[in-house]
Amino acid sequence: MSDGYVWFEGVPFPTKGFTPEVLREVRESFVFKDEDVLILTYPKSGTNWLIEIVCLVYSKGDPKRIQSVPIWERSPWVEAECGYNALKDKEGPRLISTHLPIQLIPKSLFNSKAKVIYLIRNPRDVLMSGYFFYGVSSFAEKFESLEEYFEWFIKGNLPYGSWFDHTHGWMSMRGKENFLILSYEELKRDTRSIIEICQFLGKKLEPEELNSVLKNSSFQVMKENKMSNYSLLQDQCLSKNGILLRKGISGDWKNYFTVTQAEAFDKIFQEKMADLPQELFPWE
Ligand SMILES: Nc1ncnc2c1ncn2[C@@H]1O[C@H](COP(=O)(O)OS(=O)(=O)O)[C@@H](OP(=O)(O)O)[C@H]1O
Repeated sequence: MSDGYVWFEGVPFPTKGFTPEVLREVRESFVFKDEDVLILTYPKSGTNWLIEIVCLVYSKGDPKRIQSVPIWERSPWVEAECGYNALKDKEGPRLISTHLPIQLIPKSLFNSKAKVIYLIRNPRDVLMSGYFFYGVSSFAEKFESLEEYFEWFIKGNLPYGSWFDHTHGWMSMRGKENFLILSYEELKRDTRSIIEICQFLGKKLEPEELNSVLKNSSFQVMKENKMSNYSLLQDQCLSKNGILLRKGISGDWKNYFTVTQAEAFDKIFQEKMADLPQELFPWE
């Protein structure tokens, strides 16, 4: 186990804002309500994009709230100390985010009807997104090169541990009525995923409202919205050049992986994920 993380039950967490005590309390004591909505992802999978979309679906495309309340307050991270404190006594339905692996999620989730939206992204793009993000963050262990970081990704020596374990764990929930699985790639491709989100949340939007959701959750609009682009937290968690909204595209990994890395990744992916249906991974 490396010193560059906070560890809880064998899973590494960022060194800022997380403690084993709070992580234990969250798992044992946080109570999900039936009317909560949980945004669930492995880091760098498009979490903030999904939060923005869900906020806009609830406001029927009206951007007032996304322009006035920071995204981390609209959907706090339950496992982070400040998120837990903000959420635990909050009245009414809550929008909640998490990157927790299934074994660390509050136990109450499994006895509630809270709606869970799980967003998956091609792990090769997750890897590259994390490479650029963690490389300039002040809360994750520093790596020397893409080669080293690639090894760490495969081993799970990164915040929240292994993508492969995380995905396996949560995919065991597929088919449950309150569990919607979406992919970053399909979300980029067309509007069908947004319609699925509306249906899942029981919200009916007019075409112009749907257009407004699309427009206001676009990469460009989010990048310019200081309530969504994390520029307000720049000093706390990123260096001068650190950005959350980097490129926002699918397949960027092809610009960075060597042929050897691409082949090695394919092999590992096939070995580790062979037991799951391939339609769960809708990227080429
Ligand atoms: N609106 C929109 N459209 C498309 N893509 C978007 C959007 N918003 C965020 N992103 C991209 O999501 C990546 C960051 O993922 P997360 O939000 O999960 O990051 S974090 O784990 O919460 O830090 C990161 O991906 P990369 O650009 O590949 O690094 C963001 O650019």
